[in-house]
Amino acid sequence: MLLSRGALPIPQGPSPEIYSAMKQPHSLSSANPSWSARAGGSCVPNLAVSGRACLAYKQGPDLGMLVPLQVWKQKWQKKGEWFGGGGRCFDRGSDTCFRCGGTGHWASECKGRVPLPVTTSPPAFPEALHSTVGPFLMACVSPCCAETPEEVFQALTELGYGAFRPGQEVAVMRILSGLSTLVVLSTGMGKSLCYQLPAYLYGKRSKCITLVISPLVSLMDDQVSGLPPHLKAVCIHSNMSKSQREAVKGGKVHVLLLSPEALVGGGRAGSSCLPSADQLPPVAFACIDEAHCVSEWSHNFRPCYLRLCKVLRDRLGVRCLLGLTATATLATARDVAHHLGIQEEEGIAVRSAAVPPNLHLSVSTDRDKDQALVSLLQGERFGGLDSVIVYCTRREETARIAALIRTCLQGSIRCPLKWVADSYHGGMSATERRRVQNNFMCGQLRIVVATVAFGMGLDKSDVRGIVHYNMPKNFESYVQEIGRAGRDGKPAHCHLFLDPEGRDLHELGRHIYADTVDFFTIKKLVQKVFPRCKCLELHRKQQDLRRQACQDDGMSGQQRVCYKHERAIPVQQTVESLDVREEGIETLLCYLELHPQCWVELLHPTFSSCRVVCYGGPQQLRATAKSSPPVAVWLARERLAGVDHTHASSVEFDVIALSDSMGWEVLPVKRALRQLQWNTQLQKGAETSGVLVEFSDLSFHLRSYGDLTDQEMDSVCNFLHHRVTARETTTLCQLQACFRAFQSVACQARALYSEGVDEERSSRLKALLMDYFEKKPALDETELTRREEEELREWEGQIRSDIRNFLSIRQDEKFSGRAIARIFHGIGSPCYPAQVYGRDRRFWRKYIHLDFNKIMRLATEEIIRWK
Ligand SMILES: Nc1ncnc2c1ncn2[C@@H]1O[C@H](COP(=O)(O)OP(=O)(O)OP(=O)(O)O)[C@@H](O)[C@H]1O
Repeated sequence: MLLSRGALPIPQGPSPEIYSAMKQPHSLSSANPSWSARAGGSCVPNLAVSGRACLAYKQGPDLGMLVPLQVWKQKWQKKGEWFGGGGRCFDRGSDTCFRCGGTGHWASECKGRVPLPVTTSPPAFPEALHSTVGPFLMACVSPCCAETPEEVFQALTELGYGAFRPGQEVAVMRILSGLSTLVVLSTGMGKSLCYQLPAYLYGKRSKCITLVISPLVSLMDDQVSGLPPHLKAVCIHSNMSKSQREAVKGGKVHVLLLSPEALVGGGRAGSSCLPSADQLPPVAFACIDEAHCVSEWSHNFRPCYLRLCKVLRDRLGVRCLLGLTATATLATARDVAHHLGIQEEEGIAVRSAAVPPNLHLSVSTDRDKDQALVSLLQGERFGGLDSVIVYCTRREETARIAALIRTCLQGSIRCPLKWVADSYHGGMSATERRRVQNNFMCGQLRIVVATVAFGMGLDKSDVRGIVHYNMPKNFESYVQEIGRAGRDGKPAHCHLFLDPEGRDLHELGRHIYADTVDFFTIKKLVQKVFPRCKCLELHRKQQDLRRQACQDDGMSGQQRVCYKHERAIPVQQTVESLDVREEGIETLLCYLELHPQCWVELLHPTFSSCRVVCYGGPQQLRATAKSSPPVAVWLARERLAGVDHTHASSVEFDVIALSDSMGWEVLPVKRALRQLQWNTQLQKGAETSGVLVEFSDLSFHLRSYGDLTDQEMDSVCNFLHHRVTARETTTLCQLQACFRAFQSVACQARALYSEGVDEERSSRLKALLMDYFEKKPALDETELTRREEEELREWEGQIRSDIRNFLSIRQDEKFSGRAIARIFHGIGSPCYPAQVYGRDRRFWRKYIHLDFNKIMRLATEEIIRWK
């Protein structure tokens, strides 16, 4: 069942938010739980809320906005009024009590007709309040619940904790009040409790479920087993047992963990194992872990995340969203807050300093990094540390460096050699990875040399050191990675090796260019997404007829007449024809969906090609057509188009396009086609049907207009191109800024290893990080371009000659400027894989230090000349 807000009538009385909360069984937490529970006759009962934790809020009809009590408290204080724990009941913009019309009394003294909206045991509500104060609601706090209710603290104890850590209480209470919340807290500060406790309380009170969307599919089982014993949780995956499914449907679990792909259904991983919305118990709220991914400006952008909030709202009717992240700049946090539906006046609910104070940071520039690393690990500062993670960018390096450490640190510690250092990366088998992780967790392995794949979801509080062998791709990644040390609050050390020649910079730049899409490619995609339909033509004909029959109806020719068509764009074919990765295409489609004009509507990926084989020959195909309208329609159209299928015994067609053109829903059409296999009447005298129906070609599935004008098509292309280039420029500037900042605090290595940490430089780096996260960074694009221009001028002749050389060697193949630029940068792509093109070392990665776009321009010019 789709719960679309658009489908609901816009109410006159309560604000749309509250109205939809009352109407929709899955939106229990769209407003205060008590309200929705009572209004909808559903089952999440009231939880008392606290003034201290800034929970109560005002809901305005005009904006449907939520304003925390504290904001109002400040406003009242400005007016010389006291407002807060005492609990008064005021009407909007005046000192008048909305319950009785009086002024200046306590809520408990009020003799008004309308009961207080929020109390520990609420009276009948909100019908009475609605009828009295109409669309305007304001929650007040009664004296008895000025503090966080005892019930919440008791639940905290039941989960095994004595007290809240900073930020947790506010976040928990906001969620219990149904307020969407973003929590930005450093790693290890206890973000998980912000969803665990409300999920536990909601689940304890009634049959409902909390969704937790986590990107770490491989660690989900660990996450489930690491939850407090009172909290029942399961994670969604393909081999989920029947009893687990039943438990989810029956509301017997508090928490359901799933990946964004499992929810949104993006890509191949998007097998939707999630029971449909009408089979799920009411969703109390949804928690999005690593919420920075929701923002396209984040460092760790995943297309499925972009659509997450929309899908949660539209498909599951969830209104209360909790975002958890350890790293988000102010700009990213604002963007995420916007996605979560948090109003700007509320600010970011919980936000902590970027770098915990117990971490000591240092950076050095070393010509011989291997030697420097060994010296560091043997030196005074790191020599005595028990658990250390060394981060490298490339997988191949992890094994080499782990071996180097094992060899060089031989004899300096007493335990057997294999426990000194080991490598870890995403390419290793699951068993191997688990072995390394377990050894590290139980303290038997001292050093793990890993890619960033190691450490996500790792709950080891006594990691004492983090070493970056390569520069991280940006400050967010750096903070996330160093945040894995010293989670117990005791001192921990972090060191970064900065390549003096900026080689890391080039290596990381490659990853940015890997996702670059040029204008021409975008245009090809846009043409696939918005193929012309006949709606406009038919509409015009109709208008002409009408005009002839009577007068002009005055409708402008510019009006949109197409209501969007259902289309399928085969994934593999599109990846090959555009030479862009599946995720890249998915991202562009997401941009189109999130555009204010909602150019497309994305649906679950689907198999679009249907093949019907009749073993009984052409005669049987004709019989099949008689009992299957889609097959009949397709054959008839083929005949009209001049294609003869009289002697064919099988047909293959695009079932999505066919259903759309017939005005039928795809699902029943597919079901009916599948049923042909069991229709024994199709083969006389036989027990089987003799018909085989197969679906293939996994496709992006969407609804899009077919009547865009040429100008509109151009503006869609421009919009996409602008988004892609803006993202590329921002990421490149961030990378440069990151390099410069590290460079500014870097020191000569030697002194550092023997004398320990330089506190002054450590504080300077922390200040730079703080600035980055708290302020809008000034990204100097011009500086970047000027330097690159100069460098390129020096190399231009050489590059042109190499391009010509490359083209002459590979005369039989076709290349675009972008394909050549990728090869010269050492970036593999679907059509030009690294395994093939990386073998020719004369060209592969040769110009990694020069600007990608400029090489692309030179290559395009040379290709034109070559022709
Ligand atoms: N209020 C609390 N009192 C004591 N310990 C707590 C409290 N809250 C959380 N913890 C503990 O702190 C540790 C870190 O918590 P958690 O994993 O939730 O951190 P996190 O912020 O989610 O970290 P990460 O970003 O790495 O996922 C856990 O061992 C948890 O049990």
